[in-house]
Amino acid sequence: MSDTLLSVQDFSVVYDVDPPVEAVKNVSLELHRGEILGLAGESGCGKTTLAYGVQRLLKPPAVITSGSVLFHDASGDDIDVNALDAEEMRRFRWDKISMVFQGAMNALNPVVQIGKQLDDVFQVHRPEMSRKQRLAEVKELLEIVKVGEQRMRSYPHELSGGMRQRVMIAMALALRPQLMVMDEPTTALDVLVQREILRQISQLRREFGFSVVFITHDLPLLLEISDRIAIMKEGEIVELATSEQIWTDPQHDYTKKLLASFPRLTGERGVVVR
Ligand SMILES: Nc1ncnc2c1ncn2[C@@H]1O[C@H](COP(=O)(O)OP(=O)(O)OP(=O)(O)O)[C@@H](O)[C@H]1O
Repeated sequence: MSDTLLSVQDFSVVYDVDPPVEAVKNVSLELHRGEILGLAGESGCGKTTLAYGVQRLLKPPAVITSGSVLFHDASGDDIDVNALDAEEMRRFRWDKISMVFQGAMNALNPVVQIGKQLDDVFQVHRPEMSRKQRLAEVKELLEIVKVGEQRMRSYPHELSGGMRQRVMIAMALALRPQLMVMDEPTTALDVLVQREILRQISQLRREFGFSVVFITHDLPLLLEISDRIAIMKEGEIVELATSEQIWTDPQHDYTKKLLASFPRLTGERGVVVR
């Protein structure tokens, strides 16, 4: 099995408005299997467009103007993401990739118990599973994300924000994806809860071996959780290196500027959650 999970080559996205916005410009990168890759850069630099674009989740006026995306499946197959038709793409997204986005916890259905919402994921995507198997999986998932199976019959409003976000992570884990894309997944949570969830994500990927693309403008947080960090500026990746290198020996002026813009980085480095 190759060490690379995803190869992105010369990927560009333009928003076809007047005047056109070149949101992602000729980005190439390789995502390693099992790594957490942080995507950093200030608001509007193109992080979300890049992450959604490689999954072909963008809608008009977004246009992918160049590039290829290859997914090196655990089975050994190489999947050319651009060549998939709509149905194949839908299945690919559910089976191989999952997403946790900012405020995802508010996407839970307020009138359905959380155990049932998890159960629905299996019912739809794993119709061959028996009711008993589904129940066992739901309980296990709730344990894995430390919500606890006893909460299975809770409604979303009966849980804290942190717990609801964990339920969303359980949902993202359900089909055992090889890649999890997290777009500001903990931004709405207080710092302690955020740290606890990040620690868990880090442990889970070690246990299950999936890769994570973690998007945030919070560089200090990325330095703690990521194996490598890509720094984006105006649609381009200006630097991609290990967290250690970014922290101790940043090369690009923009990376230095970003690091300097976080005052808490001027002291000792925080507790590393990895
Ligand atoms: N639907 C759209 N139409 C036109 N321009 C857009 C659209 N969506 C995004 N853009 C522009 O594309 C650029 C990249 O936006 P994107 O949301 O990818 O950045 P980002 O780094 O994820 O920002 P944030 O951290 O604020 O989410 C920005 O200049 C933005 O204004």
